[in-house]
Amino acid sequence: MAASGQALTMVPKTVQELAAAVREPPSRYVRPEQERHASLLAADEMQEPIPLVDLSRLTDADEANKLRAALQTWGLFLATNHGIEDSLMDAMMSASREFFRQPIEEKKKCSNLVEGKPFEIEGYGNDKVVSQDQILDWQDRLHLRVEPEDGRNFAKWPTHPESFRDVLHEYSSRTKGIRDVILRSIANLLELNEDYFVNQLSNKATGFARFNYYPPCPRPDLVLGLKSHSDGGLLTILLVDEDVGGLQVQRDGKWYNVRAKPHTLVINLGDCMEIMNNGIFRSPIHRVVTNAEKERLSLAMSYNVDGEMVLEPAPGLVDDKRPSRYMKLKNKDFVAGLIKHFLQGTRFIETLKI
Ligand SMILES: O=C(O)CCC(=O)C(=O)O
Ligand SMILES: [Fe+2]
Repeated sequence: MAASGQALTMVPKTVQELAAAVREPPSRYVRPEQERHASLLAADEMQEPIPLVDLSRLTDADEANKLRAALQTWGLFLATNHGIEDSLMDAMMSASREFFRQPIEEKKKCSNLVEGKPFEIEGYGNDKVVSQDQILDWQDRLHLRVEPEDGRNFAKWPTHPESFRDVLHEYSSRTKGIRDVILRSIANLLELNEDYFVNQLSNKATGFARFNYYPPCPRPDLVLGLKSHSDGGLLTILLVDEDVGGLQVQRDGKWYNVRAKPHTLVINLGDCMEIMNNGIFRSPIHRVVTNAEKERLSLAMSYNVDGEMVLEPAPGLVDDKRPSRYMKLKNKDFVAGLIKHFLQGTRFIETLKI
């Protein structure tokens, strides 16, 4: 009895239910004093905007240089002319919104937490709770594997709205194409064989769609929608809410708001890419602040190599002057370490630096 009682207290409600019920966020959501010292909401004034890169012109030296500058300064950029029609982006956003607007009971049909079964990485819910002092994020999410296609677990894919599966299938086939365009440009910038990164992707390479839903929060000064982190994989292609901001990126210890223009994508590098390019382009630290009045939605498509692959810098980027800056390890061990650290609010990649 005691054990199951304890297990229950480890399992939070959805944040959507909490947001409807409380005026003050429970203490498990409140960030520590030292993190709130400089208000969570106060962002620094940007000297220059985050670059907008035209993906259809990356073979032009000017545009490629803009991409290089963006990766060197921010690790992140906005992408336009990416080839996804506005109508498909809008359809993806409205299908996500419709999913989250359903009653909790409907959404729980896709739950990542089925009674009596271990926590699953895929499905609807929140992070796994591993300790009572873990600080929780003000968000619910739906996390689905989209790549490899034969690894999709349709038991977790919503059936409402009816269009959801087809729209996600179409949207993810397009973001996969964008992944490859960007990987080739980065390889060119680093003077590697253009296909170097694309060739690291076996038919088991993974892609996940993470639909983030941030309910309004009564105390945005105390709580984060998504804690400070860097993404684990090669790169992330992010579609953000047009109406509600919240994403912030860190540069030289300061936080800056990332505002995307309508129908642009926000693209950022992940830790595996940082390792594979030997630290020349870093994966940016970012977080999401909450909003007192409005809900917010985003969709992060994150792409990675397969679990058995050994992560190490490209041989062309290692020499006597620039030896490897990271310890070698298998991607599946990296992912395990990343999740453990993420839940505690730390970064695994920091422990791998030589
Ligand atoms: O909601 C956002 O804008 C960012 C989401 C994010 O960083 C993530 O899902 O890893
Ligand atoms: Fe992220």
